Amino acid sequence: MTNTIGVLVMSYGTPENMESVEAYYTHIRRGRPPEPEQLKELTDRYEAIVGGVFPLRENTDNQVKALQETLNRDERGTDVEFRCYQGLKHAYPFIEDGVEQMAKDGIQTAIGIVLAPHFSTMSVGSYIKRAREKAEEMGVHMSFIESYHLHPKLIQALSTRVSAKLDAFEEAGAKRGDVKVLFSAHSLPARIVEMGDPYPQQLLETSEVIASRVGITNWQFTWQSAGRTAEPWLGPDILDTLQELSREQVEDVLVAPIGFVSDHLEVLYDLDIEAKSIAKEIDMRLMRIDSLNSDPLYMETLSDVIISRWQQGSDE
Ligand SMILES: CC1=C(CCC(=O)O)c2cc3nc(cc4[nH]c(cc5[nH]c(cc1n2)c(C)c5CCC(=O)O)c(CCC(=O)O)c4C)C(CCC(=O)O)=C3C
Ligand SMILES: [Fe+2]
Repeated sequence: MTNTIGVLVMSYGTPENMESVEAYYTHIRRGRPPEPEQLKELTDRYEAIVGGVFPLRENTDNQVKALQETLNRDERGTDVEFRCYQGLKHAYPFIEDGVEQMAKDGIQTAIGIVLAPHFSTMSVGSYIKRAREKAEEMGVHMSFIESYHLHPKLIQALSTRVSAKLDAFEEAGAKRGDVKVLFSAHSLPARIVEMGDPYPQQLLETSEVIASRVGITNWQFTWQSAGRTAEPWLGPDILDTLQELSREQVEDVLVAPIGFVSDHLEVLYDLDIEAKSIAKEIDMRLMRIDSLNSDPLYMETLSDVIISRWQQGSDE
């Protein structure tokens, strides 16, 4: 008999349409509805990225489908079948819905993974906490992948993208070594540092390994997309970094948003619209690497870590 293993694929989540932006934002704000001007600001950002299309949802659906196919191809010859379920932090189906669906389908053993390679207690940690609580309630035996930021296939996929865009700079007349490579990720409240959170260190590790693999020394790490709250967030922010680089006469900048795995608001708005308009003002040539989306190497990264976790579990 085939043994079905559940895979809970967790991610931030995006609204389904323009009408659900308010409910989504309210959920992010822990139930406090946004002020009208805050809501307008977020709605405008969504409108700006090609007229009300919500790319993250479609991209995430495709990633989950591709992951399920990759898992069932890669586990070769065993009598196990992997079945993927989505669990979103701020939209339907919520993390709890995904776990509940697994239980309803009779799944007893499951592995949870987040579509973000780096661990922070405030991001991945909170997804895992919610899934674990629901799994305990439903009697599903679950284990979790916390990070996979140095997986060789992930590094390969990202390095190839950096290299390809450096080629594009060269074709456009720039000298390869003159291009400043900016690795970036979503900022978090600065207090995570005192909490000993591994997030900043893991991001630096990914950056260093890619830089050494591609053979670049002209790079730095910067944060992006900080929240609009009163407390301090990790910096420097990419918009300030661009201004600083301009003062240093840097003309060519390649952004590699290594903390994100697909095209969504932070990439399509914060980088492609906001950062690019600043770059234009200061006469800087700015490009960004393509997002991973359903790149087979990314799917294999996820599949590899899930299958090894499952093998460890079945040896116990
Ligand atoms: C670490 C991290 C990641 C990366 C890891 C991961 O992927 O998990 C991430 C990804 C994403 N964040 C997203 C969207 C938003 N995040 C917000 C607000 C916040 N993000 C935070 C953290 C993160 N966020 C935090 C601490 C806040 C403050 C409120 C809170 O404590 O939660 C807000 C509110 C308005 C604003 O502040 O801009 C929005 C709209 C979307 C989907 C976009 C789309 O729909 O395409 C994605 C992929
Ligand atoms: Fe966010």
